[in-house]
Amino acid sequence: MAALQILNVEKRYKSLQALGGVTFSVEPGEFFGLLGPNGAGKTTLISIIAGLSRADAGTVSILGHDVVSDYREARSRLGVVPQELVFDPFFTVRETLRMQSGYFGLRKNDAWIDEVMDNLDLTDKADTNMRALSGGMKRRVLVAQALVHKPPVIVLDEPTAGVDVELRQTLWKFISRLNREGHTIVLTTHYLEEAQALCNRVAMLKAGKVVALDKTSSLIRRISGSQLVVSLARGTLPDALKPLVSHPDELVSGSKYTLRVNEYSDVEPILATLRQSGAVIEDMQLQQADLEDVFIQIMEGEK
Ligand SMILES: Nc1ncnc2c1ncn2[C@@H]1O[C@H](COP(=O)(O)OP(=O)(O)OP(=O)(O)O)[C@@H](O)[C@H]1O
Repeated sequence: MAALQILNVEKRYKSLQALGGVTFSVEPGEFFGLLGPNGAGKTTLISIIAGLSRADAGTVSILGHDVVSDYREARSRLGVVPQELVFDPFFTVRETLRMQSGYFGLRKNDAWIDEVMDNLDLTDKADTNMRALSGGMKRRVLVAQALVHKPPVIVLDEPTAGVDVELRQTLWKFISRLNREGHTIVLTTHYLEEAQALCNRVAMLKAGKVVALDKTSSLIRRISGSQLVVSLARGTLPDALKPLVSHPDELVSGSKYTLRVNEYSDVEPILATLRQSGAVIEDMQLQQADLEDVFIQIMEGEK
């Protein structure tokens, strides 16, 4: 049974189609990335998964429980870390986490609450009022809140937006541990390096539609091949090579070009063309394309 199944989900805000028939499923134990530019519909989809918003059509289920008709069962299996920080300022961190446990009918939950606080470096702040915490600390509490009931499926909506390196590392260490222990993780992030390092599979959303759905490694291999990055000390890129440029703004901005190559044998003719044009190479490296290159290609609709 899928940890998360999304079937033909549609959502419209007046004339705007925010989700135009989204379908994918996430298997138990996966670390799954939901990627897309601003406005692609990621948060809308997460609100529907969390039962905070209703789809106009389609269904979502968590471990076989429909998020509308079987809301309580679905919700008890799900932990959501939302993007926005909303708290009751009068409670301490520990009180906030105890109350959240209460929502799920858990009374003697202090051992797990202590463990979660410890893993998120929150122990020192256990008795501090929420209003006295910094933004980064509040974000840690938001993560802790989503985990108090040890949900098998954990959804994180841009948990590292604007947070410092230390929190990112703390968070990923803990989330990766939970994933190793069998929890399913669904992550949205704009940090594609982070997604590439953590997610074994990703879906890319564009204007409310899934435009790519595959293993991270297959996407990188299938779409981009390798890249030859050349910096020119003299001359400009000959016209014959311009179709190979991966990032169109490089044609405007300068002397460094990222050229797509499918095979190593493509490199030789590129160098010959450059030599014949009189260009002088200052620096050159062959690199594997990364998820960001794939993302740019897909979002520009080049494929
Ligand atoms: N309550 C709402 N009323 C009207 N339009 C909305 C509402 N919520 C979202 N939208 C619109 O729906 C589209 C999808 O928004 P959504 O927040 O789901 O995107 P997102 O992929 O999460 O973007 P971001 O990366 O910026 O968080 C956007 O065009 C947004 O303006």
